Amino acid sequence: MSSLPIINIAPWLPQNTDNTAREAISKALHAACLEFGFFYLDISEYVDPAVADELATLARQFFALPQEEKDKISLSNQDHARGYQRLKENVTNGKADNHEGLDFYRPVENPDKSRPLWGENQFPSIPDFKDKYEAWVEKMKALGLIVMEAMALGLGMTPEEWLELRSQVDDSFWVMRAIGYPPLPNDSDGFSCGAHKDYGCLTFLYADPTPSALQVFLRQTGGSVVPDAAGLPAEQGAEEGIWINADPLPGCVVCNIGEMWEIWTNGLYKSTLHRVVHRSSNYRVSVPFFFEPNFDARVKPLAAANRIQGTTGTVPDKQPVVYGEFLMAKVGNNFTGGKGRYDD
Ligand SMILES: N=C(N)NCCCC[C@H](N)C(=O)O
Ligand SMILES: O=C(O)CCC(=O)C(=O)O
Ligand SMILES: [Fe+2]
Repeated sequence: MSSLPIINIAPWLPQNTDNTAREAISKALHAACLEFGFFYLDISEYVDPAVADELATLARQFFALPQEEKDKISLSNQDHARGYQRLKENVTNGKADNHEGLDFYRPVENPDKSRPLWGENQFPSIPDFKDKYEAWVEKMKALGLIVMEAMALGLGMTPEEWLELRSQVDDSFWVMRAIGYPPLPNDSDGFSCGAHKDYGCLTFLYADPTPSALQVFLRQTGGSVVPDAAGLPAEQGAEEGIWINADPLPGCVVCNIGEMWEIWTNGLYKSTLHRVVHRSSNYRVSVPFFFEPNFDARVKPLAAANRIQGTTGTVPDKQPVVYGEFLMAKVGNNFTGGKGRYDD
């Protein structure tokens, strides 16, 4: 059970040009971002669901390999961001996450593995893996721009304002992950992935059908207070709410907005906390794609958001950030032995 809205992106696909239908979708996106920061995006007219299933199957094949095979493409060979991460090598809120993962980032022109985030991607030598993942990246990058444009209209941006926003995301420093989740041990008080917000613009999550794993925090008075066992920073912990499951729906990806949208909208849209608690007996696989701003994008509150909030100055302006710098600080804290790995 989940009350998250389902939004079909079909009217915004290039072959469809019905402006009334587009406006309705933009309105729905605006409402979903105001209320939840999370929604299901029906992409069944955009990609064949079998293609996403294949990615999960390939990830499952990789995670089933012997440990020493997987370690051959360890992130420690590269820039400590691109590559394979062992079970519990990821850290959230200072606690080891009960998952293993494989991360790919937008390739860079002059790779230098001694420079944070600036190394090269490492692909498993499983037939088709690289081709299928690269094809998905192209599809999701294009989807990112489509959804961003639809959201711009939902925020009441003018065409000129959209072009300016577009110039901040048209060379996305995207991240593609494959995540493998063994069941949490019964006696574990840990998380498969601890509570966090995503960093950038839009996450498109494809996950295998395992229910009751991904949970989304809905702000609600009378609910429990975060932090619970998550040990969240106090500024995130002041809110009451409930955790609801966001189980996969056929033909849909789970979509959520990252922290850059919080800055662009000056807090009007909240990037929502979510976590993974996987206690069923199967090995779960998920494949999130993170559509992010350009590495050098300077992200600051948009005029359109201030028009909605009123320019009374009652809401303090969020501080602008350069996305790449923001990302670097986050990734530097994501791995064991990594506190401030990238600081110096
Ligand atoms: N690019 C993204 N969003 N990656 C997933 C982040 C998972 C949480 C992370 N360990 C943290 O502590 O932030
Ligand atoms: O595996 C999932 O369902 C969610 C993973 C996630 O939140 C993330 O990688 O940022
Ligand atoms: Fe996430």
